[in-house]
Amino acid sequence: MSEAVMQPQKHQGEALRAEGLAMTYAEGKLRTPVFDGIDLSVHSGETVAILGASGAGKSTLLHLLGGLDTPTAGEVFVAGQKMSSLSDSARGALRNKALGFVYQFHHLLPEFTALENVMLPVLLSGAHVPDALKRAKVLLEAVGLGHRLEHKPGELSGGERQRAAVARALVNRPACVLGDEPTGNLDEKTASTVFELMLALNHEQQTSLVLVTHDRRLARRLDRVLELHEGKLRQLRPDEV
Ligand SMILES: Nc1ncnc2c1ncn2[C@@H]1O[C@H](COP(=O)(O)OP(=O)(O)OP(=O)(O)O)[C@@H](O)[C@H]1O
Repeated sequence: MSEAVMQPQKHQGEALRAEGLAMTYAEGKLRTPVFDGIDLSVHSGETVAILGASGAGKSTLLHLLGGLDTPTAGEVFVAGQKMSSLSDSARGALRNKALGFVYQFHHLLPEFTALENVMLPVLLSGAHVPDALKRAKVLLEAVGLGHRLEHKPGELSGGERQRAAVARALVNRPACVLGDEPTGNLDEKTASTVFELMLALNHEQQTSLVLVTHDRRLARRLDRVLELHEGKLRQLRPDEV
């Protein structure tokens, strides 16, 4: 186990932990081993970047951390709970409450307004409509979309859609946001605005962030930078980023 990557912080809570994580895709006779024996600990409020060449397994790792796929071996703990020990519905509920997801493409529901999209995770957590409404409005205002509450995704600009996705990811005050190239589809200036906003809101809420990115300039802004290379996760020194 790599001490550098685990970085135990006993005095602070742990948002996310992976132990001995392995993934091999198997389809028919085709087996694609991606990584084996990955350990990672992300403490509360910490921001971590994951770099790596195309095909290194970054999205695969993020999917496993988010409980969207099942590892071939190893365990993922989200807010202290072992994902594999939960039923499908309990895992879904934990994901909704404790994790936020932002992808390269916004994945907002096209039929719903920005406000409804951001309200949805709050409603799914069992909150009543007035509470969800209030919380979603606060978040949409925080991302600068207070004037676009009733717009559907198709009526928003690319940057606005990603800001709505950021609001949706943070609305339940999750322990950790998982971002897969969340600004990868935006022009440089818009990407920078969305990234800064995401970082500021994460800091404000003390939400951890695990960000997969190709952009070393963005990675440098985070607390730690890890690189996935040939199936291993290694922490980079500042002069290597
Ligand atoms: N469903 C699947 N079945 C088989 N192999 C897969 C599957 N999904 C991904 N792979 C393979 O696993 C490897 C890791 O893929 P992954 O998408 O995690 O890489 P990545 O580092 O996120 O790449 P990129 O930066 O290009 O998005 C790749 O070689 C890919 O071809």
